[in-house]
Amino acid sequence: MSEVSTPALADVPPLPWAGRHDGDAPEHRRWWQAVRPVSASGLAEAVGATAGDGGARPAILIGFRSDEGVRRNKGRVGAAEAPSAVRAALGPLAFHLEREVFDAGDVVVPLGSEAEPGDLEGGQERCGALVAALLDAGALTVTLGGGHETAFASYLGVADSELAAGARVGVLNLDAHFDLRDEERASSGTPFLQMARAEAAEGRSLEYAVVGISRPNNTLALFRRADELGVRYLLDEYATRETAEAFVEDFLAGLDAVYLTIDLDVLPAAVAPGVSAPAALGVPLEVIVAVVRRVAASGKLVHADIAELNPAYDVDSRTARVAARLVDTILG
Ligand SMILES: N=CN[C@@H](CCC(=O)O)C(=O)O
Ligand SMILES: [Mn+2]
Ligand SMILES: [Mn+2]
Repeated sequence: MSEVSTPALADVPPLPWAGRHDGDAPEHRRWWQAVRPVSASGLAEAVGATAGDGGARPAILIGFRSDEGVRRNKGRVGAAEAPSAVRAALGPLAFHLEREVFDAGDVVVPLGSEAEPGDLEGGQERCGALVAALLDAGALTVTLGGGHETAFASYLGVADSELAAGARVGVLNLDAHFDLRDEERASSGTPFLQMARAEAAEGRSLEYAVVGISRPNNTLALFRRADELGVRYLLDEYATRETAEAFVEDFLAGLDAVYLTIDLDVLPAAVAPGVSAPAALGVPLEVIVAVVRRVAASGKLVHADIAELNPAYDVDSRTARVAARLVDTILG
């Protein structure tokens, strides 16, 4: 287990959590009482003390406050507010997990403009360095996005960590979109092509699978690129619990480790209205939960993220509640 290096710090330290208080005894415990906000200086020590003690790996939440990628992709911005919305939805939930959970705070990407783009790339590198350091310290890391540009930050972290060395690592995306756009600048629509190119530069090919692809929301050019890259995908209209679980099992069978990324627009718009691009059809939440549970139970999950929540378009925190439920499932 290595030390968390000094450069791997969040930009903003974690705030205290809040929620309903039924008492201080263990049977009353909710997320807000269980999560330990840890400032950068205490992170290495806190994770090191709980990792490797024979129990489940400690989990660390990292916020990635970014919608610069969404802006560049012509979407509706607001996802930078998502990490605090997910924490607010998680706080009151009953805590049944058998692992320690820490909050490391947020990496912040400034929102720019066409004339002066924000430094998304710098934020992705800072977040990636933080994820890599925490993975190497023995944690299960979960990044709360952010637009889906969060995924490239996650990739940088996983690819730079010790556990990627020599291992067959795959990326499982739950998403209505391939996000394989070929653009001059990185955005929320480009992360998986960026990953494919980074892997190719290392003489490897990206193991990438997507559950929930919407045919009308991806052009023929994107389907062709997916085919060229050997991407496996399951269309939203065929994603039942049975087909999705079989698809995921098959993908996991060829891997040593998996990074799971959830773009909330994979869900029906009624379930997840608070996203940049709501889905007309979407994959039922029950199916997504079943898939997440499978991945979590596989023992191969090394890192996860949840992206594209936009609180400005949410209805009664519906999407934030779904995101919170999925984080609970990932760690459960
Ligand atoms: N993050 C990706 N978003 C989708 C947006 C599609 C749309 O706006 O309709 C994409 O680029 O394909
Ligand atoms: Mn996406
Ligand atoms: Mn999407």
